[in-house]
Amino acid sequence: MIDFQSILTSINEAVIHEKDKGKIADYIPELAKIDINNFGIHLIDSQQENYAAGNSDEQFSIQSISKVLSLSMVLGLIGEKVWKRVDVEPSGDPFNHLSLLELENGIPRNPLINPGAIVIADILVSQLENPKEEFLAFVQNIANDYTIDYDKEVAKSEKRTGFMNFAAANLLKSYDNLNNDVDVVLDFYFHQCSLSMSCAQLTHIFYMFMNHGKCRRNKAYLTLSQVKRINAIMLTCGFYDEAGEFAFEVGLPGKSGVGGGIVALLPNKFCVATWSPGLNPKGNSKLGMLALEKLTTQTELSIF
Ligand SMILES: NC(=O)CC[C@H](N)C(=O)O
Repeated sequence: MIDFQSILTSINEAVIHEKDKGKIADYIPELAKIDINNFGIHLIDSQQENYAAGNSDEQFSIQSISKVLSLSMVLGLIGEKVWKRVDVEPSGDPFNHLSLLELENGIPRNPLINPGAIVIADILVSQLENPKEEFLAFVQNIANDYTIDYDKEVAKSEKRTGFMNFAAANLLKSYDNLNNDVDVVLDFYFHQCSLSMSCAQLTHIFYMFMNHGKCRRNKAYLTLSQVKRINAIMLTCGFYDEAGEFAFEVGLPGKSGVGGGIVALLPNKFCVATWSPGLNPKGNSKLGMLALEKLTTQTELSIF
């Protein structure tokens, strides 16, 4: 039996003493207010035992981690048709780059970079009567936690400074790959990214990706084939131009966000989330990556 609790406790001890904690994302002004010294880690295993260390119950902005959840909702609503509008190849580019979008005629490389997630947001806006309310309810239901909410200040803050996302949405529109108004789609997208969660709450949602699409109450949200595909996309595209490095160092499917969160999982075994707001130059949490590398090294568990 692996003693997850002592491993998490020792990882916490080791990483909080690191001098270089990375740099907080300040292009969304509201995120720049967070204390860089935060670190939390939470793990849930297949038996639903929970282990934690550090500030694992403090909420933060999940940002791009939400892209996995919007993709999951879209797959449930329109199924495989989604792949006509967005591809499944790693981009090898930063999350907000637009050059490939132009080269590839408005079909984003994958749903986990910004242009791809904006297409997914457009589909939700088309499919749902009250997109923000229904998406939030979808997330709350998976978690069985009705306290989860958007952080309206973060959404507003990003709306004021999200020039690259406005550029992406306009480019998509010019290629006929955005059906709704740019402002409406981005309002939804900025809210989706502003979801606030703790490491514990994140693992309680992402539990379903390690449990054949079924949440902690055993309700199925995704088919086996959909979970397989989403995990494959997380592995190949979950860390933008650092997906290779994450597979190399950590060896798990996962997803990061510029709020400093990372969630990762080993099918049938565990789901883990870390939070440390300092980012490395590729936009992934510096201490989060280090902590997860230590976890898979010390437990000798990875998909490889
Ligand atoms: N990598 C991220 O977490 C980016 C999400 C952020 N909302 C953006 O669109 O820029």
